[in-house]
Amino acid sequence: MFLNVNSEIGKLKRVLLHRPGRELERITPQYLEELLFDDIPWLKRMRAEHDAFALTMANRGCEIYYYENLLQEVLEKGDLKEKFIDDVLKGTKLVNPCLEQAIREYLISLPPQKVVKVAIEGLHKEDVPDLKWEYRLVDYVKSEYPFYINPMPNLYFTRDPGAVIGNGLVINKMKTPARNRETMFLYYIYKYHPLFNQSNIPLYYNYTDPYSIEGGDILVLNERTVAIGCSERTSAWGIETLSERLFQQSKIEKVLAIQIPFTRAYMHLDTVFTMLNYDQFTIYPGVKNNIKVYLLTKGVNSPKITPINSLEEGLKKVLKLPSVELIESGGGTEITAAREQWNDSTNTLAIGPGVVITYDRNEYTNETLRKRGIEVIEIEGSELVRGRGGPRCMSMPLFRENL
Ligand SMILES: NC(=O)NCCC[C@H](N)C(=O)O
Repeated sequence: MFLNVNSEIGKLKRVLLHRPGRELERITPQYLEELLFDDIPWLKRMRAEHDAFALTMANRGCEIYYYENLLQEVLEKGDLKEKFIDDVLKGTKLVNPCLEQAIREYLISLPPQKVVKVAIEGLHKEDVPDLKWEYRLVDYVKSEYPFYINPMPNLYFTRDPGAVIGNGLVINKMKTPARNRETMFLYYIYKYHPLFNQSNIPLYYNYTDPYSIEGGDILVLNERTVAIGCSERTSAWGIETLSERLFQQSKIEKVLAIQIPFTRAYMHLDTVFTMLNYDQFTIYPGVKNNIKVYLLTKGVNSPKITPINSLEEGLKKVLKLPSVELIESGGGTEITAAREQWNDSTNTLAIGPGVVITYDRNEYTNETLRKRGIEVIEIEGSELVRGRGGPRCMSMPLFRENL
């Protein structure tokens, strides 16, 4: 089996990453919001930080896969380059078909490796100053927009476009257009890369589905249970649709829907809540009293929905534990907790039971976790954090050892 994820905390053996590239250098203050960024990272240091993150996992016995390499391998084999180019172009804002055709021809002239680079880094008008096409009114009116193809600065948050549940895959429908191409990439890898397409992997959700759902909201609690955040990004219908399919097609019997406030600072469940150990979790105290929990189980025509009194009660129930420990991030002060949450203190990545990777900047939270017996491996993230995501957001586990 190439994919196997039956928990949040089993020893991490395979992970999908993306090493930040030139796409990050294409963010300018004007387009921050559209590209879902709050600041502009310094790429050189960001890459060094990301390499150190990858090395931390590799040193603990985890194989690292990169989006860019897998996609290149897909395009190098088979006859997929033109189809891929068409799919990239479908998601752009190009409205003049003559311009689209000129760009299509330009991309077709490139080797597969370069096509993948352009698909990730975007196509800036300055990249192709000699491009010629028949100008229409729209080209004059929209002339100030700098990109023919937008860059994908969020690709290094590999958690969000997909999730492995058991031996199957979920390819998400992203909430915003800024991240749609990421899921298309994952679909190509799933459908055409030999590591994926030779083992009959079930696909429980696809990016062509209508309701948004993002991977930062999906937590595999155990072999039979998934927690899904209902958030700014993940819709109630998305949760219900995925739950129904999981009940029918996988070993999953319970979905714990966890509703968090719909705001930018906590765009996904994993920005405020992650699993650390068999019975230990970390939570941002600022949302603790603002969470609603529902248990979804198999129903007659649609999932049965049971409201649950508290997160703690829900976790105990689905994990069949007498007690669970919810460790508050931020070391006990409101201001520290809020500051560190903004810098992803709660976005821990477990690489084994009770062993997590976190950013070193979140000193109070890290200290608290250590006091509760967690092994905390710190990485630097001064540049990585500027995209609003931490170690969990930056990783898509493909294979974890079963507990
Ligand atoms: N799981 C996560 O919380 N991912 C972080 C995504 C950050 C990215 N800039 C976004 O807004 O989508």
